[in-house]
Amino acid sequence: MIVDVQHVTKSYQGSKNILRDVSFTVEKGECLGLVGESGCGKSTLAKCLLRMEPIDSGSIQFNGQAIESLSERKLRPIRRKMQIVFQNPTASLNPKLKIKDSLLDPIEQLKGEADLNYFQFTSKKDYIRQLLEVVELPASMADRYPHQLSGGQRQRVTIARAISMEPELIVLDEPTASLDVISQGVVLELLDDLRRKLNLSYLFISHDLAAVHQMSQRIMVMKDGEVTDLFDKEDIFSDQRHAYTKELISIF
Ligand SMILES: Nc1ncnc2c1ncn2[C@@H]1O[C@H](COP(=O)(O)OP(=O)(O)OP(=O)(O)O)[C@@H](O)[C@H]1O
Repeated sequence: MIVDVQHVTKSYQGSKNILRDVSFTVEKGECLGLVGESGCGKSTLAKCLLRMEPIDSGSIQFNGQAIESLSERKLRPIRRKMQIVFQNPTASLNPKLKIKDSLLDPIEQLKGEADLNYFQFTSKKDYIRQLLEVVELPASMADRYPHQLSGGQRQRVTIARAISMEPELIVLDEPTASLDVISQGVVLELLDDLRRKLNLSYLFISHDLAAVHQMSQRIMVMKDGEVTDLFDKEDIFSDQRHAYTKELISIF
């Protein structure tokens, strides 16, 4: 088990509870899909998981270590192991930086503390070539700026950057929502491939139940800040599904 979330409650200042007694796990190498209507708390959950937002009560363990009250200093090595890929790759990349500089940013911030196994390289150039190769982009992209890439290519760059520190968990928050249907399929296949190759764990958030079904081994459904259903993907059409899950399936 890589992530263990137990009884998490979260509200924003002055708001009602956005997350209500949320519990689930993410297993090593697994993609856990997360679906639910707009505003049900999916992104809030992602932010709490990555300690970008504090929680009110409950616990979140990453590799057996409780992270909800760790100091920033103790959290640092853990942060490196958890990455997030957002919906909009244009907003995630600095327009003034060449692709190679965006890709080097995480490792340079660590100032030699990176502990990499999969990527073995002798120079920055070699590292960038490998990062681009793993997301199936030509090495020539390194010297381009984000605006000189297509949306799908830009999202591959943000994925390359997310895996550059060899994380164990990646939260994918609607990673293909801004892409056309063909690029969506290609990027999802790439992500699935990377999960197997690097033994990554994903929390894959999407409105697209078909994409979640394609990518995930288990699926979690949220409604109004609560987990209403959590099941193996083979059981999606089982009679035991929650009425709300059935409703989501019926509109697909
Ligand atoms: N920083 C914030 N301060 C106050 N309220 C917030 C904040 N961020 C989110 N919310 C509220 O929390 C609720 C859940 O939002 P969240 O973004 O987690 O939902 P979501 O399920 O990810 O939605 P979507 O699918 O539309 O992205 C919403 O009612 C939203 O208005």
